Amino acid sequence: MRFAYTPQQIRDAERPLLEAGEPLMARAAFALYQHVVRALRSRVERGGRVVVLVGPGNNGGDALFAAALLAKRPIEVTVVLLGERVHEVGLSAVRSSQARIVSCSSTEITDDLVAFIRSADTLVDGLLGIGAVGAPRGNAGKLLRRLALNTPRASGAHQTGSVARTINIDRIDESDRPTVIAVDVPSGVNCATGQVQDRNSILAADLTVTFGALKVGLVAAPGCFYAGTIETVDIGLELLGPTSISGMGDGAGTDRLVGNEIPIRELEASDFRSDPLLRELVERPAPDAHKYTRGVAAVLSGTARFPGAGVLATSAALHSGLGMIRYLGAAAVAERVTAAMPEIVTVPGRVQAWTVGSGYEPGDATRRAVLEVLGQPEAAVIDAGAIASLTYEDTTSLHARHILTPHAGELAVLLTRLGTPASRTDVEDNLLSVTRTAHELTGATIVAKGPATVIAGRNGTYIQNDGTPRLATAGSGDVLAGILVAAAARVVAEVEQTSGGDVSANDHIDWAKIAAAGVMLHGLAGRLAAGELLGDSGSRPFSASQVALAVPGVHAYLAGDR
Ligand SMILES: NC(=O)C1=CN([C@@H]2O[C@H](COP(=O)(O)OP(=O)(O)OC[C@H]3O[C@@H](n4cnc5c(N)ncnc54)[C@H](OP(=O)(O)O)[C@@H]3O)[C@@H](O)[C@H]2O)[C@@H](O)CC1
Ligand SMILES: [K+]
Repeated sequence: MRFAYTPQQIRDAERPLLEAGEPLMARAAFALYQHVVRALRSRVERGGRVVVLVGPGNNGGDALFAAALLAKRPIEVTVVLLGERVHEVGLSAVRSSQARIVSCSSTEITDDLVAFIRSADTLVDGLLGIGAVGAPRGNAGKLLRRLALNTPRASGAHQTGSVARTINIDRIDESDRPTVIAVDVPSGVNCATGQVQDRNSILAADLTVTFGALKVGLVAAPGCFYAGTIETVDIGLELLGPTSISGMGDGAGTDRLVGNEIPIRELEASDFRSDPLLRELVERPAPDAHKYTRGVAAVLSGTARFPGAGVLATSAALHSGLGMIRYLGAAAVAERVTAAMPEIVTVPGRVQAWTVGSGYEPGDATRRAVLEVLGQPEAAVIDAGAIASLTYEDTTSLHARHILTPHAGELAVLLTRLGTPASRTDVEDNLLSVTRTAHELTGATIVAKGPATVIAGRNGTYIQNDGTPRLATAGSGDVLAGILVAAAARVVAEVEQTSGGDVSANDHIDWAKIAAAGVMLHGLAGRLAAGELLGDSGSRPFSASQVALAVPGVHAYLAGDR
């Protein structure tokens, strides 16, 4: 599990250490210096030119102390001062070194200066850190727009996810731009939300060296796409003081608080080995397992018009290792489903989780189907048309065991129906906060699909960024619904055994964590199907059907018996 914090949480953790005289900035600067040297040496064998951009605050201070260290080596270091103020002690350190200082606070930013900065081997971005408010202004903003180094690196490949990427900074073509290293965060990213106010005044990093802990802006979209590879440096902050959160359900005792807020979380591959419930999702069944202890899911998806949604959701659930999958949707779809997968059962019976809505169009018939599912005590995944069919009154029957999987447009419609009008763009620009709002207004677990999916539930918020842009393909959402319903059924089956069949135990499960696990399985299945997860074979296109087929490989990968 990785945790990401807001600037306020970081400041609260820094304060006692700073008051005790701990040299936090010196630690940060030394680690930054080491990373800059490493990046420079992966590009040029000796010498090399480093340009360090320095803003008005402590982020600039980090950069200045690192510049002074760099200038002790046979490296050409130029420090460019862009703020109205400068960290004075850091500047004195640079003044007593070999580094060259260019002050831009009052002069225009010339073409020559822009060309000089762009021609560096390594460019260090110490303009703005966790103290930034809004898009970079003044000379910093002007320079960033002129530099135009604002395209996310590695052709949009997400590099911030919880599983190591196959693309790394040594393999990026460096011919036409410097290697950009962000100090703490890329300047232009809102550290608390991941928002990027002006995509023209941002410096896209190859590497972000972040201090103390991850910042929310480094894991939430779109900020995460500008961070490149993230290195977290331990400067001694104690952010994870153990705190038990009463009434928070499964695993609550190990949750940790900062102040009164739970940090944003991101599941990692290792959680599927260390967390007992997540381990159940991917491990070999127990020797005495039978169909019902492994979980039974029911799929209500696909219509005569969109039969594929039913086939894909069912296939994804089937390949997730349950005891049984019941397809209980339209008869015309059932025929196709059983033709493709003879294991599927088409008669009603005992079920531990439902999915409804993939491929359904909003309307009365869909609403009847979703209300029937919501009337059951089991868990349910509510997808696509089923979300859009819910009226305001219907949402009062939602619980944490109901996992809603809207994309931005569907979330905008849901929020508007709940009395908080939002457009698709509002949702895309504020995904983190609007997803939490949707959870608070409904009580349901909300999986807001996007390049970095936000999962908001009763026990907190997760962001998962494990996939590949190639998952933006027709049918991908249907596969996710199938993976999620399988995860839900598996967990309900497990909890049934430990609670002696008490269905109210379902309400104590940390559903946000289970949904985040499903989202992660889906992301990794996409990566596996694309050839981006294992080895180094390069990235290739795939269909949604192949993502469903890749799920067993991801189970093996996560269970650790590759
Ligand atoms: N405390 C420590 O010892 C440690 C701190 N650490 C480091 O410090 C960083 C945080 O430093 P920080 O708090 O000084 O904030 P920082 O991001 O440098 O900028 C604030 C300045 O920017 C200005 N400004 C704001 N918005 C702006 C905009 N849009 N466009 C232009 N200017 C803008 C703002 O001006 P103001 O609005 O106040 O006039 C103010 O002058 C942190 O990220 C980490 O790198 C680590 O070394 C660990 C130890
Ligand atoms: K920065």
